[in-house]
Amino acid sequence: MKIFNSRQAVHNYLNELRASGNSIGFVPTMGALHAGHLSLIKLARQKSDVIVCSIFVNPTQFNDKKDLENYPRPVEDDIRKLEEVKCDVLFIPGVAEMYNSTEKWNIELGNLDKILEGKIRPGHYQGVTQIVKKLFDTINPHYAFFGQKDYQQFMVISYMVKKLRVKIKLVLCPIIRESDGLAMSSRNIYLSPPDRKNALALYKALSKVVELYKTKTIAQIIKEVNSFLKSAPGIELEYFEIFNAKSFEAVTSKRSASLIALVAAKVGSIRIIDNMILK
Ligand SMILES: Nc1ncnc2c1ncn2[C@@H]1O[C@H](COP(=O)(O)OP(=O)(O)OP(=O)(O)O)[C@@H](O)[C@H]1O
Ligand SMILES: CC(C)(CO)[C@@H](O)C(=O)[O-]
Ligand code: BAL
Repeated sequence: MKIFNSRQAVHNYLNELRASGNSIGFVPTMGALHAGHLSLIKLARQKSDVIVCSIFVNPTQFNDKKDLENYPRPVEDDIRKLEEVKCDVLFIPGVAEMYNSTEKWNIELGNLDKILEGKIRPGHYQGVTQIVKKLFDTINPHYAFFGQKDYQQFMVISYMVKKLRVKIKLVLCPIIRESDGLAMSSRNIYLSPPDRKNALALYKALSKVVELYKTKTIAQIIKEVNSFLKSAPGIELEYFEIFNAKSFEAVTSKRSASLIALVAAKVGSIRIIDNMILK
């Protein structure tokens, strides 16, 4: 695997590969890699000749300074994991390589950065789009792979790509879970053993939605699952919603063509999110 810290160097290297007919697949991450990230790399392999992963803990998307400071950075382990799945290129820049102190970013994102994650983490999606645009410009891939676990992020990036007419095909990849159902996440390592058990309530709630969906109305499902989550031990519920998965607006009936249930909660001091596509 080739490792680059410089934007210009990785850009030039990939441009040459692109010019000689290779397709480029890109997997942006913040590191602390787990099987969820590695599944993205494997899917990228199926679609592209050259796989590029980036690791960058992007300061502008953290609304909570402590969260940024505590974010895990096991770089040696990450490199080993990427070698194992035969990633071709790792781009791992420092903060000064990606940002200068004077730049500004403000992109209109419709309602997407005002609801759910956007509401709870003010500025988060401005930071995400700011860095993803820079990474896209640097890597210039044919495909970019994102996890369904961050479904709203996928919607936001899709919105930006359309708006700025970026010619990259975005691929949404399934959520990889632990054997008991908890969605894998880099922050899971910070869950204490009792919190790790309590965190399972999110997956249980989403499984309950799938079950209830067979016989109940949307209003009934929302009521029952909300009360399940509110009484789950050790969970501080932030939101539980059923949305149209395309328009990303709340639904009141099952008639929408596509539906997704989304949940976020604090478990101890750790925020976790999860979702399930219903149809
Ligand atoms: N369990 C998972 N299954 C599939 N993809 C995932 C999973 N977790 C994260 N991803 C995807 O990996 C990419 C990089 O995510 P990131 O580095 O933020 O990891 P994370 O585990 O989501 O960390 P965090 O704890 O910050 O939420 C994103 O596209 C994200 O959606
Ligand atoms: C897309 C991303 C790498 C941008 O920093 C990050 O938000 C993530 O890991 O999901
Ligand atoms: N996976 C989304 C990145 C974040 O939580 O900041």
